Amino acid sequence: MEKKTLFDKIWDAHVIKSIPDGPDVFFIDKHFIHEVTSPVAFLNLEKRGVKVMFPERTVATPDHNVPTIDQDKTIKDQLSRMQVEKLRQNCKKHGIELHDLGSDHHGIVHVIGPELGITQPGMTIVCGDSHTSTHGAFGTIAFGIGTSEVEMVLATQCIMQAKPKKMRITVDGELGPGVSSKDIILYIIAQISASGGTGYFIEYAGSAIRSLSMEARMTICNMSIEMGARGGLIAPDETTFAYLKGKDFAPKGDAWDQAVAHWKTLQTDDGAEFDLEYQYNAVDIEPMITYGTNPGMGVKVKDSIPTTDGMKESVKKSYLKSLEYMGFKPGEPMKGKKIDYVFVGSCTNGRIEDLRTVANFVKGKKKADGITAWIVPGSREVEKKAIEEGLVQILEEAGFKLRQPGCSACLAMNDDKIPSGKYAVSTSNRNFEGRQGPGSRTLLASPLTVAAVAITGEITDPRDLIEELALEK
Ligand SMILES: CC(C)[C@H](C(=O)O)[C@@H](O)C(=O)O
Ligand code: SF4
Repeated sequence: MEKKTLFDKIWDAHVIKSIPDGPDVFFIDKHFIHEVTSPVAFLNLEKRGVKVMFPERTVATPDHNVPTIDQDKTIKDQLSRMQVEKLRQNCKKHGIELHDLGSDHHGIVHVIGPELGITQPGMTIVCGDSHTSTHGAFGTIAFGIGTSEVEMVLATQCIMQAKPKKMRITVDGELGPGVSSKDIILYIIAQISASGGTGYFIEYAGSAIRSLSMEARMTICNMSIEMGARGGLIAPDETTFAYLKGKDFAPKGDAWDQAVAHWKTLQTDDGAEFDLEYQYNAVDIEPMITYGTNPGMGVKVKDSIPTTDGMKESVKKSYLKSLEYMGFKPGEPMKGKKIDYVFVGSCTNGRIEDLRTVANFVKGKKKADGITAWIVPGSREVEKKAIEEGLVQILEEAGFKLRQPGCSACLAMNDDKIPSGKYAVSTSNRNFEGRQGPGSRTLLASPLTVAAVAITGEITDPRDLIEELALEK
């Protein structure tokens, strides 16, 4: 029998028609929409007099533009207000479920999908948003699409897709203390570069990946896109089933048992072939941080910024330009650099486990004087749990400001912007020029590293503080 990868199995089950030498017509199980990339798609449907084919397969939430304070009031910014308003009108008109601002299930689209159990193994999922790859953590083929494809999916529940190449990244071994899944993915991107995954769909495998919680797996799949890949996925297992059991939209009773029996078949067959494979050892991975303007420019927190020794002239120019934007020089150590802001949030690391990590670390301590510390839960559910578990109180006592759910300073399409020239250590996924506000400087790191930076006010290896604290005891 033909050996298939997990990706092949899901892909093949969703191809409606193969066009010789062309793309496949590919069926989409779930379509998430948000306020930024859907308005034009709906407008075009209307112009063509076309209806949404399966409104029940579409789920909407406003997340990018929304303010993160006073969400019960009218949105002040005109463009944001109009986009959110349009989303409401479009959902109402076409019978699409909307998790609106202020409702119990509101949040970042890639946080609420899994948390409600809408995201399930074996599905195909798209959204007009590149970080749709997050849902791959459940063993789904999930990827971002453009606005014209959003229109296509609304109208037909299908898109035309050429099958990407397949890559497997295996990480074996046990992670050291203070090392998290964010460090794994920052490490991988630093190894293979921000374009190393271009043209591929990645399966993550190995004992280090298997040992991760669903939330940690989502962080990894989320950032697949930051190495140019179409998406990333992880085979479902007992951790996946336990996470989904009892969730609002997960199957119940007999349907649950049948679903799990099917989900268990969603594994790459032994001997199935990939176009490219990488293997890493968990013991080589340590807390990571970026120093440049793409997510591949990352080093271990304890290390220095790479020098230009041996660098090709063509590469050197853009490398130095990137460092200049950041106000850094080649060869400087990362540790000890002064930081102005910390941001805990986004679809990469704005889930409850991330807030728990930060709260545990800062408990009984105070943030450094020069630091502005923002915590933005990824969803209302995360916010609610954080309050119930007492995390919010701990964080506020440490001097953090809690804001309401949304994309917030991850991309500054809203009021949450890092001022020009200021440094932010952020749990989000992108560090491009101006990403967190015009002139802002972003350093990507794990929630634990961000917590350590909040306390010291400078770049800090969280393990140094853990050691210090252990000594004090
Ligand atoms: C606004 C949206 C289209 C964009 C994306 O596709 O990823 C955003 O979510 C981002 O993270 O940059
Ligand atoms: S949190 Fe950031 S990365 Fe995620 S969808 Fe929003 S803007 Fe994009």
